[in-house]
Amino acid sequence: MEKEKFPTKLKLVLYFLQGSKKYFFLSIIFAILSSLFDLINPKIIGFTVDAIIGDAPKKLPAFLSSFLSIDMLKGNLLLVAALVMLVALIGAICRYLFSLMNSTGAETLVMTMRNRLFEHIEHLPFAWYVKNPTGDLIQRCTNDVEMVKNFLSEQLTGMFRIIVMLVIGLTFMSSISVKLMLVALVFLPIIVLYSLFFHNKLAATFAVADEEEGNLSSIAQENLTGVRVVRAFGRERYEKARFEKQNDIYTAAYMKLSALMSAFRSIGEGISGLQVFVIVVLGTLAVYHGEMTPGNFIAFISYNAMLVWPIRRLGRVISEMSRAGVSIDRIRYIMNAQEEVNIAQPLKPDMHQDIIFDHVTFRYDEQGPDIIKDVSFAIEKGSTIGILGGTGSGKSTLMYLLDRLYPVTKGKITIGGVDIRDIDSDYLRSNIGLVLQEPYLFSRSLKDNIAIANDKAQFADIEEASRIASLDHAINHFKHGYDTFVGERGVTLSGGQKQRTAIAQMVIQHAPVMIFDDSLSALDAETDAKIRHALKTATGQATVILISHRITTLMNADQILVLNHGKIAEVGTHEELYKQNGIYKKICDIQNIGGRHA
Ligand SMILES: Nc1ncnc2c1ncn2[C@@H]1O[C@H](COP(=O)(O)OP(=O)(O)OP(=O)(O)O)[C@@H](O)[C@H]1O
Repeated sequence: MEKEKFPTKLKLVLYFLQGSKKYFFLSIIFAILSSLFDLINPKIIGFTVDAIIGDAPKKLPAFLSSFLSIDMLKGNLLLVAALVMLVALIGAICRYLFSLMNSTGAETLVMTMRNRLFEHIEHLPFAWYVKNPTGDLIQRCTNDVEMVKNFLSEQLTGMFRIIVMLVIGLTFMSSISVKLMLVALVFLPIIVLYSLFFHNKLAATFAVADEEEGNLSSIAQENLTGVRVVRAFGRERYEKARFEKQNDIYTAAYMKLSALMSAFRSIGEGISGLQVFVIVVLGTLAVYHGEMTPGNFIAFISYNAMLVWPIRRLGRVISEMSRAGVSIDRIRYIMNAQEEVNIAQPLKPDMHQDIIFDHVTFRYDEQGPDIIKDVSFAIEKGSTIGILGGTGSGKSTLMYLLDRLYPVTKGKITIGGVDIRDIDSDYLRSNIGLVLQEPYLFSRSLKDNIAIANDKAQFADIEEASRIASLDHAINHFKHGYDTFVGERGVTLSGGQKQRTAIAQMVIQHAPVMIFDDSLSALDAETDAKIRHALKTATGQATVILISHRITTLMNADQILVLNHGKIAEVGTHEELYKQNGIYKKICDIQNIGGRHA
């Protein structure tokens, strides 16, 4: 097994943190500073109550006593108020800087994550995409990325702040009264455990609600995209009932979530209230018995109130940590997938050469059956070969192998004597034009879609390619001509128009090898013949591979290969095969084709 690039979560997080580390570091510094300043004010207020307003014999800190005295402050209480305001202001500025650094860090992080994920996904082998459902990948690249970002920016930096608050807060509290600090401390684990328990419950309920929301939007999406089927089969009432049922389940899940949240908040308030109550009672008694000054009592209560929120938050951080851990693993799965690799010094040979399939055997899964079984044939450069075969006989698979979308299991494919494994994969693919049966068009203009395989294409080239693909007529009928926007998944085009757009894409590529994988199927026989004729004149030297169920598409090829269950059953020209009285002849008879060329 190949070594994983990111064996641990930490390694992946550090990889993504490149570029945003400095912002998070600064945000932690500002978080610490803001906590410090927040914690100074209760001290000042406590001191003021005891020494300045009251009569407790206390001294000013050394750095202040050089230019201030308690008597001076007694006459100018406003100075103390100004100090309190100043400290609060500095605290607020630190909090602002914390927040700014934190959000800058988070946005930089999420941008790096998306870019690196996308770049990695772009370089993964074709087989990987087939194995992994698109919806799941999108979920990983959006929701999981967001989850990790939120955890790192909101929870993790928050945790540093909480720890600082706890350490400094408890130190200050113990300097006032160790006994009372211990009483406050007893409640802390109770609050943390309680909040952890609830957050875990909340997370589980939230996951259910999330899933139900996904189910609900799937039903809505299916009905919107499949509206024609729903109408044609009169399924409206059934679909409405199905939606309502799912909506009930979804609403119930969210109601449960709200009930849980309300319970969490009120019980939390209850426990914190109880803690404050105990502290107030014990503190009052201590002041009454002269064990504590009123100023210290006020400071203590302020510290206690300040600590309750971070402690409750700690439970959330711990529970979110496990959820973020799951998300990091889901992203790690993608980042650990092996990218497609070329050999050390890949070759870029002339591609206008003979193509040879030499004892090629292939299976998709290691444990699965052989789909291509010991197939050998040669395609002379510049010739046209037709491949005929029943559904699932392996025609498309053969072409995927030639394009190196999958590696052959046994045997080899050579172009001009060079094994395709030794050829640079980008070079190989850019020299093999492949038109698929169901082409995929991007949500861009027709012009941009046609020019997709050739950045340097001029408008005249686009027009010429459209003419060869018999698309020009249709385009001229569109209001916006070549600027017509191809809607989501190309819905504004008919099946035949889409196929012709894909053919135009390939023509503009000027590839020395052209493959038409059942890509003339949505065209009527006349257009099919017209396009093939135009292609022949335009492409001249190119080697052409035609895959089709329609004999008329293939019959003029220099060589026809009949594939049956992954094996070559018959090879020859139309006349030769017709005479053989085999599978080819049978198909000709079904399609009412005679033994002569069209
Ligand atoms: N990604 C895959 N994983 C596993 N098996 C696959 C995969 N793709 C195709 N197959 C199987 O390989 C066999 C050949 O498929 P292929 O698409 O090459 O046939 P085809 O001759 O082009 O069929 P059609 O004329 O219907 O397009 C089929 O049995 C199919 O189920």
